Amino acid sequence: MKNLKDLVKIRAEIRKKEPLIHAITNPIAINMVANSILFVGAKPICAEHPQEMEDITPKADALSINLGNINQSRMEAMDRASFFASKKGLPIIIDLVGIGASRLRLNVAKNLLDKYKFSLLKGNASEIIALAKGASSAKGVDVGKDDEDKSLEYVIKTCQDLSKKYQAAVLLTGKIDILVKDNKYYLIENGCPELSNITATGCMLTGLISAFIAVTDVINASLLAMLIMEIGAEMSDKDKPYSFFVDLMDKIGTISDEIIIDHAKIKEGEI
Ligand SMILES: Nc1ncnc2c1ncn2[C@@H]1O[C@H](COP(=O)(O)OP(=O)(O)OP(=O)(O)O)[C@@H](O)[C@H]1O
Ligand SMILES: Cc1ncsc1CCO
Repeated sequence: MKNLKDLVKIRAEIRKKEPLIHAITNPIAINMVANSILFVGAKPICAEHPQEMEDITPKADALSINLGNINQSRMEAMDRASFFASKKGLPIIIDLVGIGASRLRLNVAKNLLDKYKFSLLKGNASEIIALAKGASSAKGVDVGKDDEDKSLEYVIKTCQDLSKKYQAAVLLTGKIDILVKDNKYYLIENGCPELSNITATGCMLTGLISAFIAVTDVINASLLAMLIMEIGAEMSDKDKPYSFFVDLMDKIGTISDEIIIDHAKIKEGEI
Protein backbone atom coordinates (compact mmCIF):
# COMPACT_ATOMS: atom_id res chain seq x y z
CA MET A 1 0.00 0.00 0.00
CA LYS A 2 1.24 3.52 -0.85
CA ASN A 3 2.54 5.42 2.17
CA LEU A 4 0.49 8.60 2.03
CA LYS A 5 2.61 10.38 4.63
CA ASP A 6 5.66 9.98 2.38
CA LEU A 7 3.62 10.94 -0.69
CA VAL A 8 2.51 14.32 0.72
CA LYS A 9 6.11 15.14 1.76
CA ILE A 10 6.83 15.67 -1.94
CA ARG A 11 4.89 18.95 -1.58
CA ALA A 12 7.63 20.39 0.66
CA GLU A 13 10.30 19.12 -1.73
CA ILE A 14 8.77 20.88 -4.74
CA ARG A 15 8.44 24.15 -2.83
CA LYS A 16 12.11 23.94 -1.89
CA LYS A 17 13.38 23.11 -5.38
CA GLU A 18 10.97 25.28 -7.41
CA PRO A 19 11.50 23.24 -10.63
CA LEU A 20 10.94 24.89 -14.01
CA ILE A 21 8.18 23.21 -16.01
CA HIS A 22 7.88 23.61 -19.76
CA ALA A 23 4.18 23.17 -20.53
CA ILE A 24 2.99 23.34 -24.13
CA THR A 25 -0.76 23.30 -23.74
CA ASN A 26 -3.85 24.68 -25.46
CA PRO A 27 -5.14 28.29 -25.28
CA ILE A 28 -8.34 27.18 -23.52
CA ALA A 29 -6.34 25.74 -20.62
CA ILE A 30 -3.13 27.78 -20.56
CA ASN A 31 -3.94 30.11 -17.64
CA MET A 32 -5.33 27.28 -15.48
CA VAL A 33 -2.29 25.11 -16.21
CA ALA A 34 0.27 27.86 -15.46
CA ASN A 35 -1.47 28.81 -12.21
CA SER A 36 -1.83 25.19 -11.04
CA ILE A 37 1.91 24.69 -11.53
CA LEU A 38 2.64 27.88 -9.60
CA PHE A 39 0.21 27.09 -6.77
CA VAL A 40 2.01 23.82 -5.90
CA GLY A 41 5.40 25.57 -5.83
CA ALA A 42 6.92 25.04 -9.30
CA LYS A 43 7.52 27.60 -12.09
CA PRO A 44 5.74 27.32 -15.43
CA ILE A 45 6.99 28.40 -18.82
CA CYS A 46 4.43 27.92 -21.58
CA ALA A 47 6.70 28.77 -24.55
CA GLU A 48 5.43 27.45 -27.87
CA HIS A 49 7.35 29.06 -30.73
CA PRO A 50 9.13 26.17 -32.50
CA GLN A 51 12.34 28.18 -32.87
CA GLU A 52 12.81 28.81 -29.15
CA MET A 53 12.48 25.19 -28.01
CA GLU A 54 16.24 24.69 -28.25
CA ASP A 55 16.80 27.43 -25.64
CA ILE A 56 13.80 26.83 -23.42
CA THR A 57 13.29 23.06 -23.06
CA PRO A 58 16.79 21.97 -21.95
CA LYS A 59 16.69 24.47 -19.08
CA ALA A 60 13.45 22.98 -17.74
CA ASP A 61 13.12 20.09 -15.28
CA ALA A 62 10.15 18.45 -17.03
CA LEU A 63 8.11 18.82 -20.23
CA SER A 64 4.40 18.38 -20.76
CA ILE A 65 2.67 18.51 -24.11
CA ASN A 66 -1.06 18.69 -24.71
CA LEU A 67 -2.73 18.04 -28.06
CA GLY A 68 -5.89 20.11 -27.40
CA ASN A 69 -6.47 22.78 -30.07
CA ILE A 70 -3.41 21.73 -32.07
CA ASN A 71 -2.13 23.94 -34.88
CA GLN A 72 0.86 23.76 -37.22
CA SER A 73 3.10 25.84 -35.02
CA ARG A 74 2.35 23.94 -31.78
CA MET A 75 2.75 20.65 -33.66
CA GLU A 76 6.27 21.63 -34.64
CA ALA A 77 7.00 23.02 -31.18
CA MET A 78 5.91 19.78 -29.49
CA ASP A 79 8.14 17.70 -31.73
CA ARG A 80 11.15 19.96 -31.21
CA ALA A 81 10.58 20.26 -27.46
CA SER A 82 10.30 16.45 -27.17
CA PHE A 83 13.55 16.14 -29.12
CA PHE A 84 15.47 18.50 -26.81
CA ALA A 85 13.87 17.03 -23.66
CA SER A 86 14.83 13.50 -24.77
CA LYS A 87 18.39 14.61 -25.48
CA LYS A 88 18.61 15.99 -21.94
CA GLY A 89 16.85 12.95 -20.37
CA LEU A 90 13.94 15.00 -18.96
CA PRO A 91 10.64 13.38 -18.03
CA ILE A 92 7.99 14.05 -20.71
CA ILE A 93 4.24 13.58 -20.36
CA ILE A 94 1.63 13.75 -23.10
CA ASP A 95 -2.06 14.62 -22.72
CA LEU A 96 -3.90 13.05 -25.67
CA VAL A 97 -6.69 15.66 -25.76
CA GLY A 98 -9.11 15.12 -28.63
CA ILE A 99 -7.32 12.22 -30.36
CA GLY A 100 -10.62 10.34 -30.44
CA ALA A 101 -12.17 13.19 -32.46
CA SER A 102 -9.43 14.00 -34.96
CA ARG A 103 -7.26 11.76 -37.17
CA LEU A 104 -4.67 14.52 -37.34
CA ARG A 105 -4.26 14.51 -33.54
CA LEU A 106 -4.20 10.70 -33.43
CA ASN A 107 -1.43 10.61 -36.05
CA VAL A 108 0.55 13.36 -34.30
CA ALA A 109 0.32 11.41 -31.02
CA LYS A 110 1.42 8.12 -32.62
CA ASN A 111 4.31 9.83 -34.39
CA LEU A 112 5.58 11.46 -31.17
CA LEU A 113 5.19 8.22 -29.23
CA ASP A 114 7.17 6.32 -31.88
CA LYS A 115 9.98 8.88 -31.90
CA TYR A 116 10.44 9.75 -28.23
CA LYS A 117 10.32 8.09 -24.82
CA PHE A 118 7.47 9.38 -22.63
CA SER A 119 7.07 8.85 -18.88
CA LEU A 120 3.27 9.16 -18.98
CA LEU A 121 0.45 8.96 -21.56
CA LYS A 122 -2.80 10.48 -20.28
CA GLY A 123 -6.35 10.83 -21.55
CA ASN A 124 -10.00 10.13 -20.87
CA ALA A 125 -11.43 6.70 -21.81
CA SER A 126 -12.17 7.73 -25.42
CA GLU A 127 -8.65 9.10 -25.93
CA ILE A 128 -6.97 6.00 -24.47
CA ILE A 129 -9.25 3.68 -26.49
CA ALA A 130 -8.61 5.71 -29.68
CA LEU A 131 -4.85 5.30 -29.23
CA ALA A 132 -5.08 1.59 -28.48
CA LYS A 133 -7.79 0.55 -30.98
CA GLY A 134 -7.78 3.32 -33.63
CA ALA A 135 -11.43 4.33 -33.01
CA SER A 136 -13.61 5.53 -30.13
CA SER A 137 -16.99 7.05 -29.27
CA ALA A 138 -15.42 10.45 -28.31
CA LYS A 139 -17.71 13.47 -28.14
CA GLY A 140 -15.20 16.13 -29.19
CA VAL A 141 -12.66 16.46 -26.37
CA ASP A 142 -15.03 14.66 -23.98
CA VAL A 143 -15.45 10.98 -23.28
CA GLY A 144 -18.20 9.21 -25.29
CA LYS A 145 -20.90 7.17 -23.56
CA ASP A 146 -19.87 3.78 -25.04
CA ASP A 147 -16.27 4.24 -23.90
CA GLU A 148 -17.31 5.54 -20.47
CA ASP A 149 -19.42 2.39 -19.94
CA LYS A 150 -16.67 -0.11 -20.78
CA SER A 151 -15.88 -2.58 -17.99
CA LEU A 152 -13.06 -1.88 -15.56
CA GLU A 153 -11.30 -5.08 -16.74
CA TYR A 154 -11.44 -3.89 -20.36
CA VAL A 155 -10.00 -0.43 -19.65
CA ILE A 156 -7.29 -1.72 -17.31
CA LYS A 157 -6.19 -4.21 -19.98
CA THR A 158 -6.26 -1.47 -22.65
CA CYS A 159 -4.04 0.76 -20.46
CA GLN A 160 -1.70 -2.16 -19.81
CA ASP A 161 -1.32 -2.90 -23.53
CA LEU A 162 -0.34 0.74 -24.13
CA SER A 163 1.97 0.78 -21.12
CA LYS A 164 3.84 -2.24 -22.49
CA LYS A 165 3.88 -0.97 -26.07
CA TYR A 166 5.26 2.47 -25.19
CA GLN A 167 7.19 1.52 -22.03
CA ALA A 168 5.41 4.29 -20.14
CA ALA A 169 2.84 4.73 -17.39
CA VAL A 170 -0.74 5.25 -18.63
CA LEU A 171 -3.40 7.33 -16.86
CA LEU A 172 -7.06 7.10 -17.85
CA THR A 173 -9.17 9.76 -16.07
CA GLY A 174 -12.89 9.75 -15.32
CA LYS A 175 -15.18 8.83 -12.42
CA ILE A 176 -12.55 6.28 -11.44
CA ASP A 177 -9.02 7.13 -12.54
CA ILE A 178 -6.87 4.21 -13.63
CA LEU A 179 -3.09 4.47 -13.46
CA VAL A 180 -1.18 1.55 -14.95
CA LYS A 181 2.50 0.75 -15.25
CA ASP A 182 3.58 -2.70 -16.44
CA ASN A 183 1.68 -5.23 -14.30
CA LYS A 184 0.64 -2.85 -11.55
CA TYR A 185 -2.47 -0.67 -11.42
CA TYR A 186 -3.96 1.96 -9.10
CA LEU A 187 -7.61 3.00 -8.94
CA ILE A 188 -8.29 6.51 -7.62
CA GLU A 189 -11.87 7.06 -6.57
CA ASN A 190 -11.72 10.71 -5.54
CA GLY A 191 -13.18 13.73 -7.34
CA CYS A 192 -16.76 14.76 -8.13
CA PRO A 193 -18.92 14.99 -11.30
CA GLU A 194 -18.73 18.83 -11.19
CA LEU A 195 -15.12 18.52 -12.39
CA SER A 196 -16.38 17.73 -15.87
CA ASN A 197 -18.61 20.85 -15.88
CA ILE A 198 -15.53 23.09 -16.02
CA THR A 199 -13.45 23.03 -19.18
CA ALA A 200 -9.86 21.80 -19.08
CA THR A 201 -9.72 20.18 -15.63
CA GLY A 202 -7.93 17.24 -17.29
CA CYS A 203 -5.38 19.69 -18.75
CA MET A 204 -4.91 21.22 -15.29
CA LEU A 205 -4.23 17.78 -13.85
CA THR A 206 -1.59 17.27 -16.55
CA GLY A 207 0.02 20.56 -15.46
CA LEU A 208 0.13 19.35 -11.85
CA ILE A 209 1.63 15.98 -12.78
CA SER A 210 4.30 17.70 -14.88
CA ALA A 211 5.23 19.82 -11.84
CA PHE A 212 5.60 16.84 -9.49
CA ILE A 213 7.36 14.61 -12.00
CA ALA A 214 10.30 17.05 -11.87
CA VAL A 215 10.95 15.95 -8.27
CA THR A 216 9.63 12.36 -8.04
CA ASP A 217 8.74 9.28 -10.11
CA VAL A 218 5.78 9.06 -12.47
CA ILE A 219 3.55 7.02 -10.15
CA ASN A 220 4.04 9.29 -7.12
CA ALA A 221 3.70 12.42 -9.28
CA SER A 222 0.42 11.19 -10.81
CA LEU A 223 -1.09 10.00 -7.52
CA LEU A 224 -0.22 13.17 -5.63
CA ALA A 225 -1.51 15.44 -8.41
CA MET A 226 -4.81 13.51 -8.55
CA LEU A 227 -5.29 13.62 -4.78
CA ILE A 228 -4.66 17.39 -4.59
CA MET A 229 -6.97 18.17 -7.50
CA GLU A 230 -9.75 15.71 -6.71
CA ILE A 231 -9.92 16.03 -2.93
CA GLY A 232 -9.61 19.79 -3.49
CA ALA A 233 -12.71 19.52 -5.70
CA GLU A 234 -14.58 17.44 -3.10
CA MET A 235 -13.88 20.20 -0.53
CA SER A 236 -14.95 23.06 -2.83
CA ASP A 237 -18.22 24.98 -2.87
CA LYS A 238 -20.41 23.40 -5.59
CA ASP A 239 -23.33 25.85 -5.53
CA LYS A 240 -22.34 27.83 -8.65
CA PRO A 241 -20.06 26.63 -11.47
CA TYR A 242 -17.68 29.57 -11.53
CA SER A 243 -17.42 29.78 -7.73
CA PHE A 244 -16.60 26.08 -7.76
CA PHE A 245 -13.81 26.79 -10.26
CA VAL A 246 -12.34 29.62 -8.14
CA ASP A 247 -12.59 27.58 -4.94
CA LEU A 248 -10.91 24.61 -6.67
CA MET A 249 -7.97 26.79 -7.79
CA ASP A 250 -7.56 28.05 -4.20
CA LYS A 251 -7.71 24.52 -2.80
CA ILE A 252 -4.88 23.38 -5.11
CA GLY A 253 -2.54 25.75 -3.30
CA THR A 254 -3.96 25.51 0.21
CA ILE A 255 -5.37 22.01 0.89
CA SER A 256 -3.62 20.49 3.93
CA ASP A 257 -1.57 17.30 4.04
CA GLU A 258 -3.93 15.96 6.73
CA ILE A 259 -7.04 16.38 4.56
CA ILE A 260 -5.30 14.65 1.65
CA ILE A 261 -4.25 11.71 3.85
CA ASP A 262 -7.72 11.40 5.46
CA HIS A 263 -9.71 11.50 2.20
CA ALA A 264 -7.50 9.59 -0.25
CA LYS A 265 -9.27 6.63 -1.90
CA ILE A 266 -6.58 4.63 -3.68
CA LYS A 267 -6.73 0.90 -4.42
CA GLU A 268 -3.80 -1.08 -5.81
CA GLY A 269 -3.72 -4.31 -7.77
CA GLU A 270 -1.64 -6.58 -10.02
CA ILE A 271 -2.77 -7.62 -13.48
N1 LIG B 1 -17.81 11.71 -12.60
C1 LIG B 1 -16.66 12.05 -12.00
N2 LIG B 1 -16.49 11.83 -10.69
C2 LIG B 1 -15.34 12.15 -10.08
N3 LIG B 1 -14.28 12.75 -10.69
C3 LIG B 1 -14.37 12.99 -12.01
C4 LIG B 1 -15.56 12.65 -12.74
N4 LIG B 1 -15.38 13.01 -14.05
C5 LIG B 1 -14.13 13.53 -14.12
N5 LIG B 1 -13.52 13.51 -12.91
C6 LIG B 1 -12.17 14.03 -12.59
O1 LIG B 1 -11.99 15.24 -13.34
C7 LIG B 1 -10.63 15.39 -13.76
C8 LIG B 1 -10.60 15.53 -15.28
O2 LIG B 1 -10.92 14.28 -15.84
P1 LIG B 1 -11.62 14.11 -17.26
O3 LIG B 1 -11.62 12.64 -17.55
O4 LIG B 1 -12.91 14.85 -17.29
O5 LIG B 1 -10.51 14.80 -18.18
P2 LIG B 1 -10.54 15.29 -19.67
O6 LIG B 1 -11.70 14.74 -20.42
O7 LIG B 1 -9.17 15.04 -20.21
O8 LIG B 1 -10.73 16.85 -19.38
P3 LIG B 1 -10.45 18.14 -20.29
O9 LIG B 1 -10.33 17.66 -21.71
O10 LIG B 1 -11.65 18.99 -20.04
O11 LIG B 1 -9.21 18.76 -19.80
C9 LIG B 1 -9.90 14.15 -13.25
O12 LIG B 1 -9.24 14.48 -12.05
C10 LIG B 1 -11.02 13.13 -13.00
O13 LIG B 1 -10.72 12.23 -11.98
C1 LIG C 1 -12.69 22.66 -25.08
C2 LIG C 1 -11.33 22.32 -25.55
N1 LIG C 1 -11.07 22.26 -26.90
C3 LIG C 1 -9.82 21.94 -27.12
S1 LIG C 1 -8.87 21.70 -25.72
C4 LIG C 1 -10.22 22.06 -24.75
C5 LIG C 1 -10.13 22.07 -23.28
C6 LIG C 1 -10.50 20.77 -22.68
O1 LIG C 1 -9.74 19.72 -23.09
